[in-house]
Amino acid sequence: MTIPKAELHLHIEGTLEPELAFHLAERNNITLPHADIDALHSAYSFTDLQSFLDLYYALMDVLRTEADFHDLAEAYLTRAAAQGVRHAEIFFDPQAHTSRGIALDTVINGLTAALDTSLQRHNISTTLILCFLRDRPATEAMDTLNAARPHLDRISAVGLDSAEVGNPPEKFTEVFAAAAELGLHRVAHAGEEGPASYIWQALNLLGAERIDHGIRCLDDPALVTHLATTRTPLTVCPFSNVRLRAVRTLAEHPLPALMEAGLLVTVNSDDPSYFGGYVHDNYLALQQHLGLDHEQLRTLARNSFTASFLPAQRREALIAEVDAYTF
Ligand code: HPA
Ligand SMILES: [Zn+2]
Repeated sequence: MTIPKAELHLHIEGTLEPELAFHLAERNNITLPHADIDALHSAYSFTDLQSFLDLYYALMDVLRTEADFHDLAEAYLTRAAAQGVRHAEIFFDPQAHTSRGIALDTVINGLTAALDTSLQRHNISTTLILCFLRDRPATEAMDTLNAARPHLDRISAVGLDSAEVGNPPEKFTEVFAAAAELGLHRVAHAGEEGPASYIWQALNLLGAERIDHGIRCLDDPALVTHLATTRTPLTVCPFSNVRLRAVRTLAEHPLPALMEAGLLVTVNSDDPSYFGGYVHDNYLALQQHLGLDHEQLRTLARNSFTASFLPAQRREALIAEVDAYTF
């Protein structure tokens, strides 16, 4: 059994494995531009965030029906259970689907059909985080939030993702304020490729309660101090950072520096199908390449529940399981 953990930075569309992509393409009578599974695998060589996003959005074309979104989420939950995940706060990108004519109801009904049985089938509690695409207009984000209103009982938070540089958080101040009014939590990708100033904006203008990635905070010592004293969590994704070349190698990953600075660091998989591993694979790689010991891994697992939006009772119960875990 692997150590219990929460996954807080996971794009459900980024769990689409090549095998499932081909299966869904066939089911929906779509011809993919890749000859076979191996050819698709070899397309998974990225130079930066945008080069990944191009393939990530293109491959989503195979997701058409409620059954497709159900099967996608069910496949993720099955893998996550084997990785020790006991709670998942799952990002989804409504605009990536509505912009190609897929109804929001189709997306949410399909995903929730899998999430509804997750606790019984996989022992994983779940919630959804609705992400706005930051490279699209702020007005479209507001329309997306309004369209999601009938589903807010299934959504715990809003997030902000897609191409970061040139799309600062300040663009989304109004829609995040509206989300706060609706009682939603707020998180945002910031400081993945973008500068530390974007992290300040996410905190001060969007009211972000967690920062997704956030590794560039190390460029600004005052920001590091602020994140540490406010116990603002970072959802760090080591495999993602290396594959998208934000960090050169795992051995050079700044995670130990972030932990030493007293930050509430969590480890996550981001888009595991594209980046070479699921969440526990990331933990194991930190052990292997950065020499993290068992107690450091336990701290990361504990942090994942501390940083979650779980109700206090389940959060505390899961933290007790982490503390009792024997490696
Ligand atoms: O790592 C990411 N960054 C920004 N947008 C994304 N959309 C999916 N994954 C990512
Ligand atoms: Zn991400």
